[in-house]
Amino acid sequence: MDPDADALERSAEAALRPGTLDEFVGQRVVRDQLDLVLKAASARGATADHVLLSGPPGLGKTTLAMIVAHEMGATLRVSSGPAIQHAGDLAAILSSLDEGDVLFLDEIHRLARPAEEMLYLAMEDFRVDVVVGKGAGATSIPLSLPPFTVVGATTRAGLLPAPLRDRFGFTAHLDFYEPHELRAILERSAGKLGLALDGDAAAEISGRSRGTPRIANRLLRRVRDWAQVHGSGRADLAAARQALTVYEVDERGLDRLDRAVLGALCTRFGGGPVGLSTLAVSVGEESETVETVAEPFLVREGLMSRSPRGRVATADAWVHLGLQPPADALAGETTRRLFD
Ligand SMILES: Nc1ncnc2c1ncn2[C@@H]1O[C@H](COP(=O)(O)OP(=O)(O)OP(=O)(O)O)[C@@H](O)[C@H]1O
Repeated sequence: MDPDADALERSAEAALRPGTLDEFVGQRVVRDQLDLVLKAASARGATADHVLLSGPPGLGKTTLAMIVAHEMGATLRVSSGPAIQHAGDLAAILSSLDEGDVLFLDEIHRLARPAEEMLYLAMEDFRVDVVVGKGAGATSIPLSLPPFTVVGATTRAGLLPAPLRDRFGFTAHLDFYEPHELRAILERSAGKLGLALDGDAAAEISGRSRGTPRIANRLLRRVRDWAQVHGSGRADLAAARQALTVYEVDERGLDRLDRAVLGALCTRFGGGPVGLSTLAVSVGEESETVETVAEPFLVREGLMSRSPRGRVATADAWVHLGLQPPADALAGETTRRLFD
């Protein structure tokens, strides 16, 4: 996405973000647990424990970080793994924190190793060792920090080294949302946008949103565009269907990238198994994008499976693409169903 379009998309998203835990729809277990962590810390007059949130993009990790700061009456400071290239960058952020601040570190699995090590110490002892000078004359000056809360977010919890993971007092994994939860999110968003949204249109959009609030809200805005330009301004079922066809989101919620991945898997690699990087190159995408954006959804939809030798298209994937599944895909499916 070009930077201007990206900024516009982000500001449209920000307008729809829930501001409190009560407004946050779904993820009931995580919400209840986090509520307890925050209320207990407030009752003790302490800063909250460090929080680690993992899960696919667009499920609400940034939103929850903002909510943690809001519920604690704290200032939110935002940075990310890729933005912190050197330990010095992190030292500058940490040494400017005030007591009780919430430091949101997005993509925390992408922190450079020296910064990661500095973060362990800061999270555990509220201290950083600032190294002054170079070589034999270098000295390390300990600098104590006021208590603060780190909220780390990652799409790939498995990449976090255990010592860093262990520093988080509360860890939670966000899962894809159920259709009725997405409908509730869409209804709330439509209210905020001043858009009349019919129940069957909300159901249609939620069914194509891949279990992801960010996608649901994005599709809702596209349906609003269609309704304003071609329809009556009301987001009814016809507007939803027409708009989603224009934006190439099919009835199961697969978008162009998903179909490209499945298409390559079936037509170029005979249904697999094929390695992630080969598959990603064949659709002109980064491996990480295929792995964190397309794959979790395709696996969850039963369209792709992962084997030790690589990614495999299920018989359902062939059928979805309008192709004849090969005999071994059908046999694999029968075996899988027998053992499921
Ligand atoms: N539980 C929810 N209830 C209502 N809206 C939600 C919820 N979760 C997410 N959203 C909406 O989805 C959008 C995306 O959420 P958010 O930016 O928090 O996702 P994320 O997990 O941080 O994604 P990324 O990893 O890509 O940064 C937000 O603008 C928000 O409006």
